[in-house]
Amino acid sequence: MAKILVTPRSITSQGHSALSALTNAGYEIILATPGQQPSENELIERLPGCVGMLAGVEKISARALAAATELQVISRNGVGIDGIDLAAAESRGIRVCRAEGSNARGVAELAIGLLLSLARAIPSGDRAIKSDQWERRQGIELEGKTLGIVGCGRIGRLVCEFALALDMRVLAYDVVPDSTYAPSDRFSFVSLDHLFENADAITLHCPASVEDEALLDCAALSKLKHGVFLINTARPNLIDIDALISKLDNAEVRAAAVDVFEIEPPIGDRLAKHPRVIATPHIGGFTHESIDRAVQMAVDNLLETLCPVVQ
Ligand SMILES: NC(=O)C1=CN([C@@H]2O[C@H](COP(=O)(O)OP(=O)(O)OC[C@H]3O[C@@H](n4cnc5c(N)ncnc54)[C@H](O)[C@@H]3O)[C@@H](O)[C@H]2O)C=CC1
Ligand SMILES: O=C(O)C(=O)COP(=O)(O)O
Repeated sequence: MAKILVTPRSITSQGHSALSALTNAGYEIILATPGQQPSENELIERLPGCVGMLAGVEKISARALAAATELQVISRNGVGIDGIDLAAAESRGIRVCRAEGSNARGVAELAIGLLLSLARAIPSGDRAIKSDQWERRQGIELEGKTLGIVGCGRIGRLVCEFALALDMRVLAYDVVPDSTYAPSDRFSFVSLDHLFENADAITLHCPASVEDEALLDCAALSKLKHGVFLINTARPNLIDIDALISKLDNAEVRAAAVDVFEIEPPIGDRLAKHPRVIATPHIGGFTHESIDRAVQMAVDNLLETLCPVVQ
């Protein structure tokens, strides 16, 4: 029976309703160790004999792909494909597809939740009360403040709508700005430098760059407004983490919220533990609704590429 490896850490049993379409089409589901990202060794062990892979955010290296001699398609149950060695996949004729837009609402709602949490110091207020402290940190209101959105795609546009509904101004930067997108006279596409210099809060919604240079390196972080808020629900390597920590130490960056880490879980991670940082465990797309949409789309994409074994 042709096999499909299912690795997303959000799928902890074969009982997910969308997966039954794979068994109904005649495929055997091989479930990787539940709840975590599979290692390269686990992929090398499980990929041989698989024609398809329903993949999460794990690294899929050229070495793992070399073991996947029958693999025809890697279907992401999400958006980011920065973990996949795309050149190796292409050279082996393996198609890579994404569940585009499936988790945009989940991430956009989290980004706005984090923005409000930063502006009103909600997590630290809760922590203080739980340890019998009465710590009233004076917050700021978002009305009239400027949100900088880097990457104005599916997630960035939803964040933009929410920010406009909060009466914010929005400056957006995108490598391919869509000139037809003009949701309000409080919105404009600008250069990256203009965004860096003028935003009161910045939220990242672009893919990780293929080159290793961080988008927010030390020089870029030095251009930001003093006391800016920074939100990263995109990918960790978009920011030079050491440079960010020193900007947080001297409050040049007033506070940051981070959902994504180089190593997950980020045990002992200096950024996650920083007192000016709100850290969440990569939950941007981890809602019931987003996961259902993402798995359904990923299964549909898989079956579209592979011919069903049984009709
Ligand atoms: N925390 C989480 O759970 C999740 C995180 N993500 C991350 O969010 C990213 C964005 O997702 P979507 O909005 O769905 O993708 P999308 O493909 O709809 O939009 C990405 C946008 O970024 C633009 N872009 C590409 N490179 C850029 C750069 N260097 N600078 C500025 N803009 C650039 C593209 O032109 C596009 O408009 C994903 O690549 C992924 O890394 C996505 C889903 C869940
Ligand atoms: O879709 C993406 O790019 C994500 O980062 C989602 O990650 P997850 O599949 O929830 O572990």
